[in-house]
Amino acid sequence: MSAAQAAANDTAPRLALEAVSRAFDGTAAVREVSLTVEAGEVVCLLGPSGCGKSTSLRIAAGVERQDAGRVLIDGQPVSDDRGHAPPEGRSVGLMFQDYALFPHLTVAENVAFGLRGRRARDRQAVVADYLLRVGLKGYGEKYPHQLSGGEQQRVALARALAPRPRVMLMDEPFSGLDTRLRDEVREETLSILKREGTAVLMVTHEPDEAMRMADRIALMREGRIVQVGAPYHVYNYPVDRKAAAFFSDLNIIHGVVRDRQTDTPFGLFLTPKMRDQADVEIIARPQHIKIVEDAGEGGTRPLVTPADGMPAHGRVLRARFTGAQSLIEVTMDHDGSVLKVTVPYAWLPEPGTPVWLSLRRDRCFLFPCVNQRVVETPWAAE
Ligand SMILES: Nc1ncnc2c1ncn2[C@@H]1O[C@H](COP(=O)(O)OP(=O)(O)OP(=O)(O)O)[C@@H](O)[C@H]1O
Repeated sequence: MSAAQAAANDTAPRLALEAVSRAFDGTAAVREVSLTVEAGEVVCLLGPSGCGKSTSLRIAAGVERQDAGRVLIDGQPVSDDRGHAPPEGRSVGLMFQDYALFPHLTVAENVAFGLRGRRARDRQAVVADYLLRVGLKGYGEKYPHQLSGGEQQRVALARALAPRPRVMLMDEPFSGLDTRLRDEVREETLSILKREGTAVLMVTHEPDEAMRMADRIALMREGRIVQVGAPYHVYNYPVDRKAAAFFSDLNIIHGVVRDRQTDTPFGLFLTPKMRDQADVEIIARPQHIKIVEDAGEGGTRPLVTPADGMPAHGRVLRARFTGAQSLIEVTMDHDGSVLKVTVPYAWLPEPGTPVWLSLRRDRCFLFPCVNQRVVETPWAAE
């Protein structure tokens, strides 16, 4: 390797996909996907079923070959139109749903699998070290069927990490575990990966999982990456309604632009960049709508403030307690639409209870109306 190449390696991302595309039978599965993952970083590819997440990951792994674009590890092409290194020639660790442990091999033999070619004594030392790191010291002679699901997952992690891969590629690695165990194994895995400083690209279709695990989330739709950013950023600054809808239920309030403003039952919104007469969607997540009971005659109506705009009146349709929060559905007086509100405590007002709702304006998203049509069930993610 030349000095210039070595210098490039120091600054290059651990993994880079450059304008990678792949079609199956003439149908595009991945379209010009570009993405980087740095050492010590966890990037989650998130998106609905069939959007091309797994295909992108398999291309990064070398299990699949792209039709166009390049894959680079440490700045060096491992797949482009001139050549294609197989997975074992890329220094990648794989944890895929279908990469189960070998049932006829012991735990130690499973972990040693990726260390073939090394001296037996080295291999034993590395296996013992990685079983210790994943909290399975003393499990080496057991067989996979003697372990719990979580323990098996940790063996799979040790097997993937033992060869010290530059990049770890994980496809829904926790999906086989039940919910409680999944949380535990996920946290453990994350702390081990962070300690190792591996670059991690992980596929998931669960927003919660991506929010918990990722340093950056790459949101995919129909083969493309539509948004990349820190979880906070992607959640709070979605590029469009579908991106917003991926993370929670949504409430959509419609308005029409007049004189650079949009008038709604919740007050005026400034919409300086939208053309006159344009239909606008004002989108609020359920936790970003404030709700107070209307105390009736003599009670006080919530104040109109710059932060919350104007309160609008409605009646409780139903309320449910879901553990960490209460979900209250409210039928609005002005148009009969139903808005969903959550509060982080137990509150179950009777159906028919009069309430005032106001929007946390700093948390609302404004977008031009999708296809210029009214959405009947705005919370249903399309
Ligand atoms: N080997 C293949 N042959 C034909 N079509 C394929 C193949 N692999 C993937 N596809 C198609 O490519 C598209 C993207 O699939 P991919 O598995 O990458 O999506 P995904 O986002 O990972 O979905 P899921 O979350 O359901 O696994 C889908 O329409 C899928 O049917």
